[in-house]
Parts: sequence; structure tokens; C-alpha cells
Amino acid sequence: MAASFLSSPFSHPLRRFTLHHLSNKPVSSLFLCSAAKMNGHVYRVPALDEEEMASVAGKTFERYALPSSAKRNGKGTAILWFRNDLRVLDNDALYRAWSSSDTLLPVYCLDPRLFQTTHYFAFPKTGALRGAFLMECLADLRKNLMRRGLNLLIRSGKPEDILPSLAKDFGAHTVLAHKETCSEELQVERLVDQGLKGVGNGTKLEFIWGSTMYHKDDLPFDVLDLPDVYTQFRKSVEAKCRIRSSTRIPISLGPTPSVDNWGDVPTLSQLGTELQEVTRGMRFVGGESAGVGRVFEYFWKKDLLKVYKETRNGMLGPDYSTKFSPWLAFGCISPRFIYEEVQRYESERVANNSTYWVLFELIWRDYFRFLSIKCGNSLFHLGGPRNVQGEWSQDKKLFESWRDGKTGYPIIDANMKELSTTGFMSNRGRQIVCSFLVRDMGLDWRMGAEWFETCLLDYDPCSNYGNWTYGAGVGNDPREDRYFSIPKQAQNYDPEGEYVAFWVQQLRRLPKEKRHWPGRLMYMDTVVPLKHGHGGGGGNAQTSKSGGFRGNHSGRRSRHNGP
Ligand SMILES: Cc1cc2nc3c(=O)[nH]c(=O)nc-3n(C[C@H](O)[C@H](O)[C@H](O)COP(=O)(O)OP(=O)(O)OC[C@H]3O[C@@H](n4cnc5c(N)ncnc54)[C@H](O)[C@@H]3O)c2cc1C
Ligand SMILES: Nc1ncnc2c1ncn2[C@@H]1O[C@H](COP(=O)(O)OP(=O)(O)OP(=O)(O)O)[C@@H](O)[C@H]1O
Repeated sequence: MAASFLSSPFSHPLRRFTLHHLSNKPVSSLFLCSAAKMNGHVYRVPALDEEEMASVAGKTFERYALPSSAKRNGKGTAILWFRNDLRVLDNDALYRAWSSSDTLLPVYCLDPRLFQTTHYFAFPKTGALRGAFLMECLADLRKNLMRRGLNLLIRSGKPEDILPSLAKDFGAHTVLAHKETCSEELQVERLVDQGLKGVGNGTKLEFIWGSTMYHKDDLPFDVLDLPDVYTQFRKSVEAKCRIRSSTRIPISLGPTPSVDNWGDVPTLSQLGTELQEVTRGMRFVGGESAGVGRVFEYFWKKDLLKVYKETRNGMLGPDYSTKFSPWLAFGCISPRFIYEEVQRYESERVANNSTYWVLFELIWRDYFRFLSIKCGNSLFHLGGPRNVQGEWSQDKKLFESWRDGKTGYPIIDANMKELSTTGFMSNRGRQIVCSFLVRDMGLDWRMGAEWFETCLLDYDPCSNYGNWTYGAGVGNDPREDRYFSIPKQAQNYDPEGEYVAFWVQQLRRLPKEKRHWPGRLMYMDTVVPLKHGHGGGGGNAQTSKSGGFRGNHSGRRSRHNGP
């Protein structure tokens, strides 16, 4: 690991990871979102109440259930190791574990490594909001498994310690899990394998592919020959592959072996994290029921799928885009399930460019996941998959102004405040703040990527580092090299200044045309001048001593055909 000049974590309110800040709130209290707040500035996503969410989930489970005549023909005990697949619907590992056994033990290991620090810059590996989302996912998974005659064993510790010991105690013939692709997860897979071999009772470890819309085995090329250009990949899979139907799961999955203590869903304080309440913006509800509820809400209840392509570049509020990403990242919903719901919508309501475009975006998600196999660790390295050489700054002050939303550019500051307050930022916002960090501030892109890793509810190593390497111009496709002009982006995507005024309160009293360029007296100095475009409309643009990126690429303007 590279020595980090930032070996001590930056001071920031999100870094509340000490055991003496204990909060005793039970996980159930995390589900509460008062009506008063919803009417004010917090939007629950999905906006369904608990009753409607349970009813929608129940109906969806029935729609995607295997007929009750389906029989399992396995013997003995199988262990199902849940990872980033916290769902019942369309869960191939769950189906395999059920059908290959007569007793099934579902397990989740709360790996302490998830709550340590990021690789280079020692930020919290999992921020408080994502930690809370995960706990909600576990509570909901347990509930949904119990409805089917199972339960979820929750243990704190490393999978390589927990799983071999369970395999021994329960005499399991197989441990089944979904396959991951990045080196941290692959290392855990290797350790679990070694641990199981060490036990010596012949327990097999079986991995199943299940995170993408197109199955890895159905690709028309070896994954190591993945095209470097997204469009080639998309055209090739669209022409030559079929998306498999989602796997139907029986209504009853029991029995489980008898277990003395199934373990509680931990409180955040037990994870060494303090509860962070969402005080503004979107408050996402974790779990499969909420994920299925959001699909129902966005497609069927609000009928928004048919306008997705026109609205998807928005930044304010829950409905300009699907907001499926947090549930996809934890595997609470599968892309194949979304695909089937799109098809159903197209046959029952309307098929148009918008209904297709959600699939187009999900193909980007697939692409980055397959790319992580092809690129390996180069995805995380400074030079990226193309090993681009360049000089980058790691100026701490500049970085902190970006992180804390104090750059003097309202559109950057608003997006960064949204990220730390809610754990979410729009795709448009992510592209703008990424370009600003890399091109205008000249900072090492990994600082931004690791801060996203801390904060994002939908953090996924493949999509996060894949998009950052593209944004930094070090991705595998040399043509993806973009500069986002701040004035243009502000004008095109927030023309009335509503978004910036929502997140930067003092801008609210300014006339709309001034909100993006308030100047130092009404707002603050800008921390760096812009490389292209005007540098602050009255603000005092200072020159950064840390310098910009001086790599061997051109910094061309965005071509807007990327993700
Ligand atoms: C710098 C940067 C970092 C990002 N980090 C992540 C990340 O860690 N996790 C993550 O899920 N997405 C990441 N994205 C991609 C994208 O911004 C989010 O997926 C999207 O904003 C989520 O909102 P949504 O579900 O409403 O998206 P929608 O616009 O409704 O799209 C539907 C789905 O398509 C997929 N998708 C859309 N755009 C992309 C994309 N560019 N790359 C991969 N998948 C995409 C997502 O699964 C998304 O849920 C990142 C983008 C950038 C520019
Ligand atoms: N799931 C993941 N999330 C975040 N980062 C990941 C994940 N999986 C792998 N990585 C990153 O992959 C990289 C591992 O690469 P590598 O083994 O080359 O590291 P290293 O040799 O320690 O790197 P360097 O020599 O640059 O310090 C690390 O940056 C690690 O954090």
C-alpha cells in the first residue's frame, strides 16, 4: 500500500467513528421519518408508508414466486453466505442453496474491515448513513426470510473466521455465495476457501454470478476481451445476448437448522458509528421491501418511467431519476427484476425512448462491473487502466474546501453538501464535482473517489472507480476525457438556481440570476479560478499554488455521450 501523507484521517463531522459517541437508538427507529419532516425538506424514498410498502412487497413476491409444486431434491445442510445480495427475489445463490439441501442456514457476517478506513487517504470506509442503510437492509432481509420459514444468522467478525466454524458445527456440505470482482472481496473469498479447507470436513465453496443484468456466462466474448468502448460493448450484448428471466423463489424455504442465538441487527453505536439523521433532502429507506417499493412507486404509482430520459439529468428532488442505485448496490433489488418490470410496463403502459434508457444506464452498470474484472487493481491506481502519467496535487486545504462544500462555486458546494447530508448525489452532480476536482483544482482523483466511497449510499467499487477513472481521463477508453464547464452546467441544469438555493441557504434571498455567481460579499471567495469559462462573476478568484493536473491528455470538453 502506498504511504499516505494523510495517514491521520481528516477532521470532518462525518468522521464520528469513535466508540465513546454511543447512540442507543434501536435500528427500528431508523425507519421513522416524521410527517412534519416529509412536509418540510426531507423526502422519504420511497414515499410509501410501511403498510403500503409491505403490501407492494407481498404482491411482488407473489408475482415472482415459484409455484408451490416445486420441490427441492438436495440433502443435508447448505450455508448461504449473504454479501452484496441482500434480497430474496431473483437470488440465484438462495435458490441453489435451497434446492441443493434439505436444511438451509442463511448467514451475514458484519466484517469489521468494512468499518475501517479507505486505502490511500484513511477516510471512514463506510460512512454513518451507509452503515444505517445496511442495518435496515439486514432487518428487512431477516423479516423477508422469516416469512418463508427461514431466519438470518447475523455474526460480527470476518467471514473467513465465521464460515468455517459454522460449516463445522452444522456439518454443511456447501457454502454458497455471490461472486464479487474487486481485489478486497476476492481476497476474502480466498481466505474463506482456505478456512473451509482447513476444517477438513469437505465443505465446498460455490460462487454464483448474480450482480449484472447480462449474465457473465452469456457475454459474446471472454470478459478479458471486453471492448474498451462502452458503445461497442452495448451493441454487442444487445445484438447477441438475451437477458435471463429472474429466478423464481419458492414461497416456503424452510427449515433452518436449530440455532441458539440468531444475533441482533447491530445498532450503529455497536459498529462504532454515530447515527446521522438526514435533516434535508432525500432519506432513503434500506432493504428489499423499500427497493421493490421504489420500483413500484417510480414505474407504476407515479408513472415516471415514460419520461425518464427527459428528466434524468435533474438534480433536485426524488423523481427526476429512478434512485434505484442504493438498493442495487446492496443487492436488495436485481437489475433483471428491473428489466422484467420495464418489460411489463412497456406492454401494459407505453414503450418509448425513456423506458429503454433505464436499460441503457443499467448496461453502463454492467459494463463497469465487467471492466473491473478486466482491469483488476489498475482501476484503483493513480494512472488508471491506461497508466496515464501526470502530476497531481494532494493539497489538503483545497480538498477540504471541496469535501465541505466551501469552494465558492455554488453548484459544487450544493452538490457536496447534498452528498454529506444524504449520502446521495445526482449523476449530473457527480460528473460536475468530479471534473472540478480533477480539472479545475488539479487534485489527485483518488481523493474524490475515496470520499465518495465513504459517503455514497450506492457505493459500488466498480461503478465508483470506473466513473472516476473516466472523469479523470485515465479510464480504459482514451476518448472519454471531459471538462465540464461550470457556467454551462449551472445554466443548463439549474437555470433558476433552485438547486443551489435548496442546499446553500444564504443564496435563497438572491435574485435567481445571481445565485450561481453571488460574489464574495454575498457568499465567499472562490478557491481556484476555472480552467475554462468565467471564474466567479464578481467573486475574487484566487490562484491555487498547488497547481493543476499536468498529464498527457488534452482536457477536451465533454462530448456528453458518456455514462
Ligand atoms: C464520479 C462518479 C461516481 C459514481 N459512483 C457510483 C457508485 O459508487 N455507485 C453507483 O451505483 N453509481 C455510481 N455512479 C453512477 C451514477 O451517478 C449513479 O448510478 C446514479 O446517479 C444513481 O442514481 P439513479 O439510481 O437515480 O440513476 P438512474 O439515472 O435512474 O439510472 C438507473 C440505474 O442505472 C445505473 N447507472 C446510471 N448511470 C450509471 C453510471 N454512470 N455508471 C454505472 N451505472 C449507472 C445505476 O445502477 C442506476 O441506478 C457514479 C457516477 C460518477 C460520475
Ligand atoms: N472493494 C473495494 N473497494 C475499494 N477499493 C478496493 C476494493 N477492492 C480493491 N480495492 C483497491 O485495490 C487496490 C489494491 O491494489 P494493490 O494491491 O495494487 O494495492 P497496493 O499494492 O497496496 O497499491 P499501491 O502499490 O498503489 O499502494 C487498493 O487501492 C484497494 O483499496
